Amino acid sequence: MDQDRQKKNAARAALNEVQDGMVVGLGTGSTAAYFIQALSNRVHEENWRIETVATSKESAELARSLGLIVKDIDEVSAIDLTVDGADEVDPKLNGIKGGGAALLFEKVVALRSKKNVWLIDESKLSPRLGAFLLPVEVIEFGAQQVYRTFVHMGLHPRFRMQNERDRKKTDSGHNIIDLDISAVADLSQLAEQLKSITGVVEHGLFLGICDKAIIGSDPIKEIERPQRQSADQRPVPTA
Ligand SMILES: O=C(CO)[C@H](O)[C@H](O)COP(=O)(O)O
Repeated sequence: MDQDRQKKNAARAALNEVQDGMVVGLGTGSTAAYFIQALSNRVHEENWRIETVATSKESAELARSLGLIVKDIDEVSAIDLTVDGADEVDPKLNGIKGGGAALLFEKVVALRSKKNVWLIDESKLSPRLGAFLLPVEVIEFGAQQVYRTFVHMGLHPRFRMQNERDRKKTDSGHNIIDLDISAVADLSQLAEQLKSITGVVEHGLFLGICDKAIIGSDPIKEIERPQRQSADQRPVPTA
């Protein structure tokens, strides 16, 4: 089954996770867009009272255009469920995200969600993370210096480009540097190292965050984390 069909299948299956009255986090990307469409259909068919929180301007606009209520993250007291796509997922449900440059808001929303479900097609499953380049969001000021640090770390950095001349800008106005982490043995250590570099805002390693992956193959497959971490057990910065 082609990738797009699998994305749509997974998006439909994710509706089983949603209940009337929930606050739902909306991911970013083509798969998340299929979910937003499916959710809007269900909300209108069933007359549900659902509020959503979006992880990008793009997803907020899509959701609003489809008649969903989109709140600012600081307007809600809790996020019951977030449904998002991913770029690469290992058997323990660790993943790489940020192919759509929305990793910062995606991680902020995910870490504040009671449950995180990722929708993927089979091609995104990988025995070990690193086939996909790791997106890292950096502030524009001194971005070239941070780039040099990544060169010294042997991570073969490259700036994500919007076009031939301009660097890609995230919704927060930051740059993205994509890193080759295929030779990195300890990803938790790398995650810590990246966070310790001044100028780095966030990275696309989502370790221990996803609770369930829905793979849109025929038949649909689901991988669940055996022990779910509740939102307040996750490694979030203290308020
Ligand atoms: O992390 C993301 C955006 O920052 C996306 O979830 C990821 O890139 C998957 O995208 P798609 O569903 O289009 O394959």
